[in-house]
Amino acid sequence: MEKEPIIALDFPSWEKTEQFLAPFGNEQLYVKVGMELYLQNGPLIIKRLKEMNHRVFLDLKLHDIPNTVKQAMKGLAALGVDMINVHAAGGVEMMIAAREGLDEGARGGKRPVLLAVTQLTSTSEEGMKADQLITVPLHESVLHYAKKAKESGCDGVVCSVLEASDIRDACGTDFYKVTPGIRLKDGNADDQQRIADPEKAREIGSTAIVVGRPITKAADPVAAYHHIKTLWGGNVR
Ligand SMILES: O=C(O)c1cc(=O)[nH]c(=O)n1[C@@H]1O[C@H](COP(=O)(O)O)[C@@H](O)[C@H]1O
Repeated sequence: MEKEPIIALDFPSWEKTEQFLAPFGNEQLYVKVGMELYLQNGPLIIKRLKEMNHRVFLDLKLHDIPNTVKQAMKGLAALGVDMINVHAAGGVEMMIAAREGLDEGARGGKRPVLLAVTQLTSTSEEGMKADQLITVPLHESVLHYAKKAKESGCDGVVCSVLEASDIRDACGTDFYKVTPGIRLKDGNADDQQRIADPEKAREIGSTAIVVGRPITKAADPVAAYHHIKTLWGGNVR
């Protein structure tokens, strides 16, 4: 289990990211770089975050033909990121190719943890049915993707807290369940559909929580981070 909540650095530039990180001083963080920030000048941003000794989850949710994903992963593994993801909907062959690319690109014997995104936490059951024509319950779709991810050599999945315990039962305790869609009890859901608070994530056995706006948009982001870290259980582990 990761003691640090993973902070989603959803910012439009390195300058804004630096401004956000400055009040944390020398505290070692686990941060997530997604497409908003990475698509500006990504490799440089990863380099800077690693120089600051932060752990980095590179969230690009790759979804393409197997060879393209394999070659992309080979290059991304060489950046030295700690965790990375693909969309499980890309299929078993694509996930196997992603793993091969990471194995080939890893530097110093350290391969990034590979996750597969199941159903986005912004997806509701009705939305999934209407947009993807998937007619099984959402829970079943998430579980199916988790089993396929495991079979393909992924280390775990991105899912909501609501599915994490069934995934643990089906795929084992060591299989990562990284859960975004985290909101405080009095928080605004924003565009998220399947949400839970940090205590619930701890009780249910998430491996890590990903938190963006409840920290980045807070009046005092450092205080919000430490509050969420405490609720998540960082003090008692
Ligand atoms: O892969 C992800 O990180 C991810 C998957 C998912 O299903 N839902 C999800 O919200 N995310 C990411 O997690 C972060 C959540 O941010 P907030 O909703 O602001 O807490 C965003 O950066 C999303 O891109």
